[in-house]
Amino acid sequence: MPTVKTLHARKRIALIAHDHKKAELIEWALYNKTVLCRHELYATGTTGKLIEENLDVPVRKLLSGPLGGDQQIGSMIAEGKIDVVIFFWDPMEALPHDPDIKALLRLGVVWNIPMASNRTSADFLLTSPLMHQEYEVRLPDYSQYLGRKV
Ligand SMILES: O=C(CO)COP(=O)(O)O
Repeated sequence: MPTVKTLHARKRIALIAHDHKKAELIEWALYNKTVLCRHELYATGTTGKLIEENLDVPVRKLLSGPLGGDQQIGSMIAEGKIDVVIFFWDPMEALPHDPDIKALLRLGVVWNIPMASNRTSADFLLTSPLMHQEYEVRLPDYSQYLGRKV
């Protein structure tokens, strides 16, 4: 039986950008400031600092990505504490914390999280009426994985 999780109208949004994508995320966030302000914002360390400085909005900042920020967001996803992920990751550069990035993206899929990885998908996500209303997320049945022998 799939489990259902309720997302409230005020979403908990994680904002993350790799260094070469930070300017683009800030520009996008500035353009969408009014809408973003209606939600609760979380971010990895440096991205969060830049958003706070440029948008003058409160952001709950986690550790910087390479120091564990991606892992923290991933664990918040697993605990049902993040509803939406906007992650402008860099497809052109290898990063030392690549396993952490992959883990975060994987958990987003596991927990059926709406995720945007570029400006267009972020536009589509943010302009969805579902962003501003209650929504029931259906989770697959993972009971077969509980206590699985290895
Ligand atoms: O590296 C990141 C995500 O993988 C982002 O971390 P910062 O926001 O601290 O730069």
